[in-house]
Amino acid sequence: MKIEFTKMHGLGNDYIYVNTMKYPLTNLEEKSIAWSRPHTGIGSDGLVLIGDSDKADFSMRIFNADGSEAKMCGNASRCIGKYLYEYGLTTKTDILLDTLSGIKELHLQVKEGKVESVRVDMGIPADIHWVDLGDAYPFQKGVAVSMGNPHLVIFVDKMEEVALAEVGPVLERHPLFPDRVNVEFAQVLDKENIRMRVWERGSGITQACGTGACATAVAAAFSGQCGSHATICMDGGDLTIDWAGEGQHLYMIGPAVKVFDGTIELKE
Ligand SMILES: N[C@@H](CCC[C@H](N)C(=O)O)C(=O)O
Repeated sequence: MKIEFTKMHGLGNDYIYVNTMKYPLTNLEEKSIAWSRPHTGIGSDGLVLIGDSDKADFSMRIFNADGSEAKMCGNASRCIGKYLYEYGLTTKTDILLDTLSGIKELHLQVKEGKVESVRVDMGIPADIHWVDLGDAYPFQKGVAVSMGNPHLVIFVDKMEEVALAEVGPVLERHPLFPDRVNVEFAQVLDKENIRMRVWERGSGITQACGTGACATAVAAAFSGQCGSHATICMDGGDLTIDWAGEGQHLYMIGPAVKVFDGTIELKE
């Protein structure tokens, strides 16, 4: 059987998207691992499933490249908005998306039939607190933030001094985070601009992380370094974040891009 998929990216954070209303899939962990591999698979940061929902307009499930399932993905939520609209699954520009971390509201900005950017109500950031990582670790302090999935934001003075590929996997498995954690290194450039690089749980270094950008803006505001509006500058590009403070909803705005459509043969 042949499965149709679409490769999409949000600022270089690339996933394989499958409409499971048309192609119900099984063995999802296995598929995410095999299809994400760059040389022998399609190559991606993971697999995203678009489905129906009895609580919202549509649903999203996200699997990292190591097969682990996450509860939320910021970049994929924007890409799903584009997919749904441009493949004619909806004519709505306000879409409710059911995720494992609750229902998120997408607002599509459409120009000449194409979705140019998507604003996502990412819900209320939770569990924001300083963490002491301990002397045995290359960085001693960070801010933990839940955006539905777990994040650890570490502020640094010079991004170029962070050996991300070395410290990322060590911090991802810090004992304070039994479910592992996404690790963001953040350099505050000024009150509204933050440079950020990410080591994603289950996928490693990626070009951008939507929930990671949200967590970074939250950690910067929480620690008094930024205000309610921030641009997060990642390797793959910029995301705009608006957050009025604790207990408030956070909004993320950014692009979504289709790379190509393809088919893959199922061997099971
Ligand atoms: N790239 C994503 C987050 C994907 C899931 C993450 N690696 C996790 O395991 O929590 C984003 O754009 O938010």
